[in-house]
Amino acid sequence: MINLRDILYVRLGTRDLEGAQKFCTEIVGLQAVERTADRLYLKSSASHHAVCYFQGEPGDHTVAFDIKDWSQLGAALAQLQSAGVPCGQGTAEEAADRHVEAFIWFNDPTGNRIEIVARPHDAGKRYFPSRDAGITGLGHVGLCTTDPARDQAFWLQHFNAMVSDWIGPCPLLRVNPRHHQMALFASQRKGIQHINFQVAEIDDIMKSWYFLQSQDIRIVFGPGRHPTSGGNFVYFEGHDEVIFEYSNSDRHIVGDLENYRPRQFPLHPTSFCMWGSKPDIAEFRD
Ligand SMILES: O=C(O)c1cccc(O)c1O
Ligand SMILES: [Fe+2]
Repeated sequence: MINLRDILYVRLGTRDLEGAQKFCTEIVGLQAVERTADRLYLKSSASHHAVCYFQGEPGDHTVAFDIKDWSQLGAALAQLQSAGVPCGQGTAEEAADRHVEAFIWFNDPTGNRIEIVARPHDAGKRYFPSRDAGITGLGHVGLCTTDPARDQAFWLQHFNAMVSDWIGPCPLLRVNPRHHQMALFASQRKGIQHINFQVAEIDDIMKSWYFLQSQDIRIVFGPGRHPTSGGNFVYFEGHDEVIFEYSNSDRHIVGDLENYRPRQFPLHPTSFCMWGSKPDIAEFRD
């Protein structure tokens, strides 16, 4: 069993680092912390970065989690290797590029690249954005899966992942008390389906909704409220067509875990929004 602590960062390929920087700082409200010829690092909390864009293929996506006990990184690699999962150890150079002490990588059954990190670097500085979107940190990713049941079984077998709720066949998975750090959405492709940043309160959602409209940003869902996590949300289309979500889903699953049962919601718009907003997002349609 590999014990993960939380989602840590995402890595996204792009052919336009300049455009990514402009969108993420001026619209999303992330803080650019480092920029080289082929890298852009953006942060949303005290952690060194939440997003790294690299010069490469759009659609080349990685999601990283940090491991609870960093001394178990070698054991985690051994477990994945013996299970025949495509995996490997990151080099010192690759670890430096990620601002972590060490990491391993593997592919989930859909082919999504996942990294497991030991001792990620703290920035030593506060997050200080140029646009106040109310962001409190990276919340979760929606990850595409070509077979939700298969990939759910994979995550439950090898990791401390637990199902918080299902929408149709798609599980919302947690590795800590926060309702979910990852959601698997059925798709024909692999990659990140959306990137969620948590914001402090509903006012931040509504202020952003007006702001995004004033900037002619395409709103793809919301404002609304998820019956699953209880979060208020708004989704919009970003650089390279990657979807971003702001939400304030503060539901924690604590207490009598033995008797907790994930709730099954039908694959229907009302399961995504209890206010009646309809998603313009392929993976959220029934
Ligand atoms: O927060 C949620 O519960 C949620 C539900 C469906 C889809 C999402 O992206 C979510 O974040
Ligand atoms: Fe989400």
